[in-house]
Order: sequence, then structure tokens, then C-alpha cells
Amino acid sequence: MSLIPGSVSLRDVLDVLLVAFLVYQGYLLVVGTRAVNVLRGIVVFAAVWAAAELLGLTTLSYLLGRAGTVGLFALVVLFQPELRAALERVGRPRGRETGPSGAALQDLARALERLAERKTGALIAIERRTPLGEYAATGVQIDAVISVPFLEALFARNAPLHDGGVIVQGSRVVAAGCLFPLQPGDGTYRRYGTRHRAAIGLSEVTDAVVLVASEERGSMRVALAGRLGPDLNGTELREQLRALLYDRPVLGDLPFARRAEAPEPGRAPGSEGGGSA
Ligand SMILES: Nc1ncnc2c1ncn2[C@@H]1O[C@H](COP(=O)(O)OP(=O)(O)OP(=O)(O)O)[C@@H](O)[C@H]1O
Repeated sequence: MSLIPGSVSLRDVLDVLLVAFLVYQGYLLVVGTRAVNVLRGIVVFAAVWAAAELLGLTTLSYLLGRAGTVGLFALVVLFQPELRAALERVGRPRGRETGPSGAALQDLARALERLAERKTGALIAIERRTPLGEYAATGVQIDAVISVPFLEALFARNAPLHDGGVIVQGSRVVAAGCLFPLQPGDGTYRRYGTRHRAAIGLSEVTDAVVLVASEERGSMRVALAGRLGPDLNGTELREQLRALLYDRPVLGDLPFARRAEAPEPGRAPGSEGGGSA
């Protein structure tokens, strides 16, 4: 059906709206990831290519055309983790997840607080909609109610499962000693050690809320959607967990998303890279 006979049809409008929607969703998927810089590079590359075409610079335009084809394949290889995360986000079920109960959440926060106070490193992933089974499989399966003493015992320095991350499903601890995917340590996060980068890495490829207690600094932080928040005190941690697990904010609403990019207090760049376990 034409709106103006012979010109724009309703189908055309729908077509343009759908393309705009897809472009916007694509932008949301890459914003905040290292792919943004590459995207800028691609835009510059395309602009130079278009200019070469317009000006009739045949050799340059031929070379850029060839490089573009090869570059497309290189991008798929280079950004395999980001592509995987993006597809996972697209296919993520929209229903409600069963998060930890109020009491379990209090215990999680209290345990992290106590571990941080004693400078015991800890890494805890709270499952939301994305199943964390494949990461749980890298560790030791357990099935225990969340409690402060249990979590403290798990991360105690000489405990057999203190290395790696713990996974929480609902109000239960389901695995410990798990290996999470490491954020590559580029860009904003190059100065962070592996515990923090494992938290960021897992939060990048899943929708898990990941808690970190730092052994070196005795600080507590939350990673979500590939970003690491700032140091939190106990009250802030509880508030943030409640907001993330019960109020369901979207990424743009995260209070810590931007503050996190500031350098860590009292830390020279590069000083966190090789901490101990
Ligand atoms: N891929 C991973 N998945 C889960 N845990 C990991 C992973 N890589 C490292 N860890 C944990 O992080 C510990 C090393 O932390 P490291 O000191 O390098 O990091 P950090 O971010 O500086 O943390 P901290 O501030 O606690 O020292 C390891 O002993 C292990 O427990």
C-alpha cells in the first residue's frame, strides 16, 4: 500500500525502520567492547575506499577492495569471542531467572566483605539467565546452601578449591575451582590481574553478576556486562546486588559503568598484573 502513489510505500517505511532497528541493536551489542575502535577503523577504511572510487583511483580502490575482503575474514577470527557473546545475548531467554533469595544474597555480600577484610581473594559468579554449566564443568561440582562460613572455608588460602571461581545458582553453590574466560587485558583493563580479568571475561560472554574480592587490596567489586565497577563498601555491595538481581536494570543504567574506568586508587598502571593466588 502506497502512502504517496508512485513513491514511498508502507513496505519501504517498514524496511527502513527495520534496518535502523538492526543498526541500533548492532551498536548496542558492540558499545563498550573493544570492537568499537575497530568499527571506527572500518568506517574510516570505507570512507577512503569510497573516496578512491569516486575519484577514479583504480589501483588504490582495487587494493582496498581486496584488503576489505580479506579483512572481513580476519575480523571473524579476531572477534570470535565478541561475536559469540553477541549471539548469546541475542538468543538469551527473556523469562525471569531464579536468583538467590534475600537471605542468600545477604550471606553472599557478608562473606565477600569478610574475605575482602582479611585480604583473601575470591571470585563468585551469580547465574542469571545464561546457564553457566560449561564453566561449572571446569571445576568441582558441589551442591551446598550459600552460607558465610562455607564461602569463607572455600576461599581460605590453603583450601583445595580456593583457586578459580565459585558458581552460584539460585541460593546454592553449585561449583568451585572453576575457570572463567579471561578478558584479554587490553584497553581499560590492561592493568588488572587475572582474577579481575576472569570476572570481566565471564560477565562479557554471559549475563552473570560476578563478585571479586581482591587479595592484594582487600577491595570488593562487581563485574557485569564486560565492565568492572568501582570499589564498594558493604552497604553499596548489598544495594548493588539487590538492584542487579531484583530490579533488573539495563546496562546503560549501571551506576558504576563509567566510574570504573578511572585508575584504581593508589595504584600505578601495571602494578596489578601479576598478583599471587
Ligand atoms: N581464568 C580464571 N578463572 C577463574 N579464576 C582465575 C582465573 N585466572 C586466575 N584466577 C584466580 O585468580 C588468582 C590470581 O589472581 P591475580 O593475583 O593474578 O589477580 P588480581 O586480579 O590481581 O587479584 P588480587 O587483587 O586478588 O591479587 C588465581 O590464583 C586464581 O584463583
